Amino acid sequence: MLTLQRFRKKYGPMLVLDVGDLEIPSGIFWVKGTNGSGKSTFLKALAGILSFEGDVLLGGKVNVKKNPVSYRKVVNFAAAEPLFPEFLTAAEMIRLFTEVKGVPFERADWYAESIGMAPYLHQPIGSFSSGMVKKLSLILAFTGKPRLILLDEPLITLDADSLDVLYSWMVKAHRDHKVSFMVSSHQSPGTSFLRDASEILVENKSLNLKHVSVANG
Ligand SMILES: Nc1ncnc2c1ncn2[C@@H]1O[C@H](COP(=O)(O)OP(=O)(O)OP(=O)(O)O)[C@@H](O)[C@H]1O
Repeated sequence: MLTLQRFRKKYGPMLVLDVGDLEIPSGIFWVKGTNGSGKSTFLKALAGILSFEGDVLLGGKVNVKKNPVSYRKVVNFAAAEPLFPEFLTAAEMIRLFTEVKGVPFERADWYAESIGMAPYLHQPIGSFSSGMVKKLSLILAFTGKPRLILLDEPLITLDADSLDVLYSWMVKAHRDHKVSFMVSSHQSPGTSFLRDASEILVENKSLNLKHVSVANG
């Protein structure tokens, strides 16, 4: 699904990731690692919003640097601490996003209804609680026709019911549309929905891929 070539990331002189060449197959990946290991850096680089050395290709063809528009149409990202213009309503933000991506708005309505955001769609984002901002970022991440969804710490600030909704969206998108996921979190999913999840451990500036079996319940 993703090909990393000579992938390295430095902040000034500080080398944070030195991955080299790596093939990451399709699937659902839990991105793990200690504080400061580079999980957010990795996801932001894959999202095309952070510069890095080397190349990243989706499906062996679409290069984040050489084909940025095509790449971003199919790779969606939700930040750990999303920031949106406070004066826009959630509906206006979704409209902006769908117009830029060239995808229909209607599907976003379904996601909003599903996660309990429908009553707030026409309120300004500045009036939202942190959980509501998080839900908006997740709705945007699932909107369109993504092939890869990158979720940075999606579990924080979500209540238990919303977590189950998010897990069900992931399972459905993966099953019905073969969408792959990379999800950074310090928690394990704790659900049998995601028993096929694998793990990417960010450690010693490198990435270690392994399959994990998720406990039932
Ligand atoms: N904008 C930046 N400028 C300089 N250094 C940065 C910047 N962003 C991150 N870093 C550094 O890069 C390293 C990796 O940070 P990153 O945020 O990717 O870690 P993380 O694994 O997501 O951490 P956490 O689990 O605490 O969220 C850390 O040493 C951090 O201090």
